[in-house]
Amino acid sequence: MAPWGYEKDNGPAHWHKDCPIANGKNQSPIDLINGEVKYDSGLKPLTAKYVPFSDAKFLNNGHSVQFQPSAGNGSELTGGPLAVKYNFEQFHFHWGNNDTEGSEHRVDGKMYPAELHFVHWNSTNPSFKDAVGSGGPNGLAVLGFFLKVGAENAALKPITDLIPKVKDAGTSVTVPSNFDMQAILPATLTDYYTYDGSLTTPPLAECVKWIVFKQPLEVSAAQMEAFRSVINRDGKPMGGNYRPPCPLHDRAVKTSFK
Ligand SMILES: NS(=O)(=O)c1cccc(F)c1F
Ligand SMILES: [Zn+2]
Repeated sequence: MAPWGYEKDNGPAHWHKDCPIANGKNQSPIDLINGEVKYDSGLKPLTAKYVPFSDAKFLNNGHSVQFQPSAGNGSELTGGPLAVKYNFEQFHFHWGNNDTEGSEHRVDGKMYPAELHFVHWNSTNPSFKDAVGSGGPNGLAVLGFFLKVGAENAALKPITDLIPKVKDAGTSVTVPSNFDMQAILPATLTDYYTYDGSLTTPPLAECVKWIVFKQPLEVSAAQMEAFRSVINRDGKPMGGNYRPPCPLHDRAVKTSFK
């Protein structure tokens, strides 16, 4: 099989051949159906403490554009449904070719134009890779933020301004050390959905505590167009790099809000 992607010949319907867990019972993303979620008053806000990275890259890996530090620097996530501290690993995006599609998670069937994932790994593991393979839903904690078109996102502008430099698959650029990742996050990380799931790309490991925020972030139309100019490994627009929703099976989706 050609390397996995999102085209007709290598897209989500093919992934099960290399990753049989694709048909597992804890797959992501899902459709977050408000009539079926359950409020949990024990779900407190998340706390993200992000320290500016001195040497991080912004890269086009052929299926997303990704902010990737060369090493950890003490940036971490705690609180909410998490029992321990999680180390920041990377953030990346999923988006569509028009404003009616692009997000991975959906809310009552509605897709947003894009979705931003902050990936963290359980610090009781020696590395990110070990956390992915650690078995069970506590290996990774991924924060999901929906993006909708509106005002320019000043915190994301240093990143979206770099997109033209990573237009082609396999290219990367150094991110200025004064990039303030913390500024991307809302001041308080309170209202979210949380459930046990998987990576949404191969290897699709069922190792993720998903935390998807109810309130979308805004980006400008120009910032959305920047994403839509990115090219994938086949020289086609990367837009559409989202997996459709997977069956919930007997999982519960909890909310920190009523
Ligand atoms: N789309 S995703 O957030 O599930 C994801 C994708 C690749 C590697 C990861 F660690 C990861 F979390
Ligand atoms: Zn993702």
